[in-house]
Amino acid sequence: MVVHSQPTALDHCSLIKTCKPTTSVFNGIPVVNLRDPEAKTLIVKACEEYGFFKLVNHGVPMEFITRLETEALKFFNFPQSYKDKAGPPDPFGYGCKMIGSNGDMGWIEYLLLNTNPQITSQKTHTVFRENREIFRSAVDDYIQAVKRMTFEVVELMADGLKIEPRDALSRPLRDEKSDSCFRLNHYPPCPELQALSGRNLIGFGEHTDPQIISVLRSNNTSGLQIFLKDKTWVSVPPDHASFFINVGDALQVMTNGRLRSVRHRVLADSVSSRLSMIYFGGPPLNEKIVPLASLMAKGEESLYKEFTWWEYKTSAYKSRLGDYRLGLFEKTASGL
Ligand SMILES: C=C1C[C@]23C[C@@]1(O)CC[C@H]2[C@@]12CC[C@H](O)[C@@](C)(C(=O)O1)[C@H]2[C@@H]3C(=O)O
Ligand SMILES: O=C(O)CCC(=O)C(=O)O
Ligand SMILES: [Fe+2]
Repeated sequence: MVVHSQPTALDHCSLIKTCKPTTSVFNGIPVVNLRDPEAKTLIVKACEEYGFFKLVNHGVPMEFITRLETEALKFFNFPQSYKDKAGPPDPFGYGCKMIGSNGDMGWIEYLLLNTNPQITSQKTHTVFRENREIFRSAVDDYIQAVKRMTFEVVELMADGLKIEPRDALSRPLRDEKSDSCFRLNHYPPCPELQALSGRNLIGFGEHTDPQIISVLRSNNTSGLQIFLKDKTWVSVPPDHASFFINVGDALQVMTNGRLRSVRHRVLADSVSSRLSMIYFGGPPLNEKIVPLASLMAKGEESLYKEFTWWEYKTSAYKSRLGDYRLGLFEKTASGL
C-alpha cells in the first residue's frame, strides 16, 4: 500500500532555501548610545569593523514604534486573498515568499513602501481603504522620527570621519528627491521546521543593502544574522527597544571602502513570528556615488568607477539577492 503523507506548507515552496544551523549568538555587537559624547568615534569604529551596530538612547518615541507594529500586524493578519490585492510588488506593494523579481524566495511576507507619501502605490491605497489614514499616519510618524535620528547618526559619522562639509552624508538623505524606501517584513512561524532535522529555513536570503544606510527595528524574535570579517555567520540578539544600523553599498563607495556594507540574512523560527521595519536611506536618483573628496588621502584613487544612484539601483534590481553587486562597479586591479 502506498501511503501519501499530507503536503506541508514547505512542500509548496521547495524553492525556499535552508542552511546549516549556526548556533553562535554574538554578544560582541557594538552598542552606541546616541547621547554619548564618544558616539561619533564609536560609530566609525563599529562601521569599519562590522558595518553594523546597535543604537540605544535613540530618541524615537516608543509610542510611534508600537503603533506601527500594531497596524502592521493588523494587516498581516488579514486573509491571504485580501493581502494579495496589495500585490504583486512593483517593487512597492505586498509580496509573499518572492523577494524582488529575479527568483529569490524566503519564508516571508512584506510590504514595501516609498517613504514619500505622494508615491504610494495605487494597490496599497485600495487595500487599506477606510484604514488608510490610520495606517499611513502610523507609517509617516514613524518614518519622520527615524529619519531625524538617521540624519543625526550620519552627521556624527561624518564628524567622526572628519568629512567636510559635515552634511555630506546627510544631505542626500534629507533631499526631497531622496530615493528612500520603507519595508515591513513579517516572518510567520514555520512549525514544519522542526522536522527539517536541524536545518534552518531562510526567511530573507543573504545580501547587502544597496542604499547608504538602513535602520532596522524588530520585535523580540531572533533571526537576524550578520556575516563577520572572519567569514562566520553570527546571530544578532534581538532588542525591540533599540535600532540596528547597517552600512549600505553606497556608503561603502562614498568612503572608498573604509566602511563596509554588511552582509546579512534572516532565518525563520518554528514557533515565534518576527516583525521588522526597515528604513532604507538612499540618495536622489541623479546623485553621483563617488568617494568623498575630504576622505581621500593625497594621491588615493577611487576603487570604483563613477556611477549615479540610478545606474546602481537599476543594476541592483536586475541582480539576485545574494550577488556581490558592487563587483560590476569596481575598477580592475590594473586600474582600467
Ligand atoms: C532580489 C532583489 C530584492 C531587492 C532587489 C533585488 O534585485 C536585489 C536587492 C534587494 C534589496 C535588498 C534591500 C532592500 O530590502 C530592497 C528593497 C532593496 O533596495 O534592495 C531589496 C529589493 C526588493 O526587495 O525589491
Ligand atoms: O527583516 C529583517 O530583519 C531584515 C530584512 C532585510 O535585511 C531587508 O529587508 O533588507
Ligand atoms: Fe537587508
